[in-house]
Order: sequence, then C-alpha cells, then structure tokens
Amino acid sequence: MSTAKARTAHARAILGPELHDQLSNTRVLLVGAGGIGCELLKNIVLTGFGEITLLDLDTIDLSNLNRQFLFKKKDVKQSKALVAAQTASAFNPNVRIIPIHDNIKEPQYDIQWFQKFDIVLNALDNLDARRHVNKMCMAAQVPLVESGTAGYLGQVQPLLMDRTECFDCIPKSTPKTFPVCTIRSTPSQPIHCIVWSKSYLMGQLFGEDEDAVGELDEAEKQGENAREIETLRNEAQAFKAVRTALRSSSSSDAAKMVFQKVFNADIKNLLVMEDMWRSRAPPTPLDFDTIMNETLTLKDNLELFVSRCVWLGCCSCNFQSHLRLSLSTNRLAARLKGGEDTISFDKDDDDTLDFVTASSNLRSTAYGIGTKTRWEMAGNIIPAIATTNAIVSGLIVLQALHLLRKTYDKMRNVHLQFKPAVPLSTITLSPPNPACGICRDTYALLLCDPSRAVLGDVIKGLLGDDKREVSVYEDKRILSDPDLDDNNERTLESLNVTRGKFLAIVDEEGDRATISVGLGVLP
Ligand SMILES: Nc1ncnc2c1ncn2[C@@H]1O[C@H](COP(=O)(O)OP(=O)(O)OP(=O)(O)O)[C@@H](O)[C@H]1O
Ligand SMILES: [Zn+2]
Repeated sequence: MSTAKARTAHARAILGPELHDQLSNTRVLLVGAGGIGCELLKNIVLTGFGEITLLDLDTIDLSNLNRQFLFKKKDVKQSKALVAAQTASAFNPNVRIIPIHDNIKEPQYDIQWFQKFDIVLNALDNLDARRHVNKMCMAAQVPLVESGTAGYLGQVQPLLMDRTECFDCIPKSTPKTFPVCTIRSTPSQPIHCIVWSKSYLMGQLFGEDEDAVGELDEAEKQGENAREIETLRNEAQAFKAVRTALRSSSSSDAAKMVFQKVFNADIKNLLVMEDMWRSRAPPTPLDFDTIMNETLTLKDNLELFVSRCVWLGCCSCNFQSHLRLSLSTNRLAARLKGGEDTISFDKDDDDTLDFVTASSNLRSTAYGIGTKTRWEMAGNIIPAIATTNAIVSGLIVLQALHLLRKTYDKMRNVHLQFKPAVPLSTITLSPPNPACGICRDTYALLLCDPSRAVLGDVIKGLLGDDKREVSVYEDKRILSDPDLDDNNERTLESLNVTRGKFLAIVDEEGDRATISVGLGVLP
C-alpha cells in the first residue's frame, strides 16, 4: 500500500469511505491551542479533517510543556497557534492548517467569517470567550462543540441552533468578585487576602508598570468610601520605589523593602483613619526584623524548622511565611533581573505560588484572620491533567462526527467523572430554553458602511411595514426606544456600533423574538 493510503487506511475503515471523504472537504475552526486544543488538533489532523483554522491569542509558557505536547522548550514565548500548526502539519500532509495568533473577540471575526466553517470546536479556558463563540455560532448557524476540563473532571457538549440547548441556555455562575475596599483595606476571610496577593500585589510588584488607579476611580463612582480610596491611591503610588529596587542589581534587601511597605507602612497608613476601625478590629502592622528576631530565639531548631516548615509546607506560622516571602521575592527579583519583563501568578510556577502563599498569610496574620498552608493553597488551585484533556479531546471528535453526519439523535452531553467504575456519563440533549436571550433571538446579517448608515433608517429597513414599538440596544447600552429617538439621526459609527457588534431590536410588548442584527462589512 502506498504511504498516503496506509496513512488513511484505519480512519477510512472506521469512519466509512463516505464520511472519510466528507471530512477531507470539511472546514473546521478550532479556538484555543492550550491543554485541550493541542490534543484535539492532533486528533482532527489524524482523523483527516481537510482544512483547520487554529486560533489562539497566547504565547507558549514554560509551564505549558508538561501537557501541551505540540510544544518544546525551544518554542517558549512563540505563538501557540503557529507552533501547534507547524508541529501537527507533519502528522498528515493532506491536511491544511491555518494558524491565527489573535483574540477570537476581534471584530473581523464576524458572522460572515464564522459562516465559512462547517463546524467550530472550542478548547477555551474562560467563560467570556466561550459565551462569545457560542453567540457567533448561533448567529452564523454553525454547529459548535463546547468542552472543558478541571482536574480529573471534564465535559463535552454539542450545540446546534434550534436543536439543542446553547451554552447560554442555562446561566453559568461567574467567578465571585469582592468590593475593592474589602480586598485592599478590610479583608475578613483568607480568600480576600489570597485575591489581594494574586491579583493586586503580584501585579504591582512584578506585573506591567501600571498604576492601579483606574480600578479605584471606578470604586469611587460605585460609592465606596472616598477617604479610604484616597489612602489606597497613595499606597498604590508608593509602589514605584519598591518596583525599582526589585529590578536593580545593586539592591540586596528588596524582600525587606517589600515587607516593610505592604505589611508595615501601608497598614499604619490605614490605621490613621480611625473611623474605619470603630466597628471592626484594626489590623496590626508587622515588622520584618521583629519576626526575624523572635524566630532567632529558636535558632537551635532553625535547620529543623527550615527543612520541615518551608519545604514540606506543613505549617503557616509567621516564621515560615516570613522566610518563604524573602526567598520567593528574591527568586522572582532574580528572574526580573535575568530579563523576564513581567511575572504573573501561575499555579504551575512555584516561585509565584510561594510568594502568594506567604504574602496572603502574612496579611491574614496582620488582620487576625486564619492562615492557609501551601498545600491548602495549592489544593484550591485545580491542576490541569494531561489524560483528562486527552479523553475529552477524543469525545469532542466523536460528538463532532455526529454533528457532521447529522445523526443528531446520537449526540450526547458527556461528562468525565471521578468514578473509576463509570468514568463517563452521558445525558440526552435538552431542547433550547425558550427564555434564552442568545439562541432564541432571530439573527440577521447587515452589511453596511457604519459611517454612513443611520440608526433610524436601519430600524425602519429591518421592520419594513411592521409598525410595532421597539427598543434598540447594543450589548447593554440602550440606543433608542419609543420615547427616545435622539439617536435615530446618528450614524452607527458615531454610536460606536461597528463591525462584529450586534444591534438588538426588542419588541416592547414582548410578543415577538428579539431581532439580533450582526454588523458586517460591504463586499
Ligand atoms: N479570547 C480568546 N481568543 C483566543 N484564544 C483564547 C481566548 N481565550 C483563551 N484562549 C486560549 O485558550 C487556551 C486555553 O487553554 P488552557 O486552558 O490549556 O490554558 P493555558 O493558559 O494554556 O493553561 P492553564 O490555564 O491550565 O495554565 C489558551 O491557550 C488561551 O490562550
Ligand atoms: Zn440558548
């Protein structure tokens, strides 16, 4: 048998010649080239899908290599989409892979762009992008397979407009957020200190050189305490000196500077605002040398302490946090000096995990809140498991084949569960939720020049002789309603309604489905 025939012989035998031939003419969009994406790309290349567009916005990180097998150490910092496409192309010369290094939410990936594909496969890691692709697939009427993994658990769900539930038919809970002031000045639970450390302190010290003032402006608008916000503004500005010390080769005690600023000076500044502490227990400023000296009275046991506490992560006493903070800060500072521009929290990066464990525990101590060991901290962070990704990627292909063959009654919502005896559970698909604000809309495509098209004309054009009363929205912004026609003379561009966005035309009586008009460009 020739090489080309041998390569496809098994796939052809399993799929049957008809489906196999169909696949070689199938155009698929794969969004995400991370843990699931790499596995899935390998699968669909070997199955024989003809043309694969692979899109991912990210570059390869060292911590990806343990499970994203299309990448090697030499590829770190390169585009995930480009490298994955290059590696996987070699698996099957009959497949064309088109890599795109970009965000799927960019406006050029509009309805018409999605309509080019026969099927879309999601291999994403966040709700926002998943919801976006879901909406685009509903608007473009392109079948979608949605997927996700978390540790040993996984899920695969085929989605098809008018036939199955869409991703948004059942509202998903969004990750919990806390008010800025709770995180920055009045934490009362360990989680507040962890969020502070991961998303604020890490950014201020090791992230992009941005002042955290925008977030505070927003908090002030939302009515959070103005004086408290003013203090937090000064606190954020005072990070400059510490940032410089962390990056300068002459500074040897950057860890002490970090400590004194965040656990001593900043806390003292907050204590000045007495009225804040009338109804809650005030924090206690910590001192770098005092904790060190207290510890040194245990000098004889120091070695034991270091080996047991720090490396086993068995306790979260002040000494351990103190030492762990110093060591991890020095390691992170060395990385900055060694050429890393920014470092952000990554669960696979021990230096950042240590830094977050230590700094959030020291903050908890200052505020009299319970501390967490490194194990507990890591326990809250779900590791990515390569085999889970591999199983889920196989299931995605099976569901994709049902969608392409149109054997809809065979499609299932599949869960990978932590039950060795029954690792997979399958659920028959539910029909669309009649109240869904995404897949129950009627979609239309409008090709126009937004600098010339006028809102009022667009509405009239769409409704024709239909005289019903409507309100018009772009996302959550209301643009017009029966009592507000000021915008009707304005161009879409002046209203910031441009390519890739949707105008939602909502029936005032609520009798008819919302018309969702996606904007595309003129040929
Ligand atoms: N809006 C988006 N547009 C394009 N690609 C996206 C978008 N959002 C997320 N992604 C990509 O989806 C992929 C998800 O893969 P995965 O969950 O393995 O993430 P990771 O960052 O590689 O690993 P981990 O989060 O486990 O450390 C990532 O490569 C990410 O860049
Ligand atoms: Zn829906």
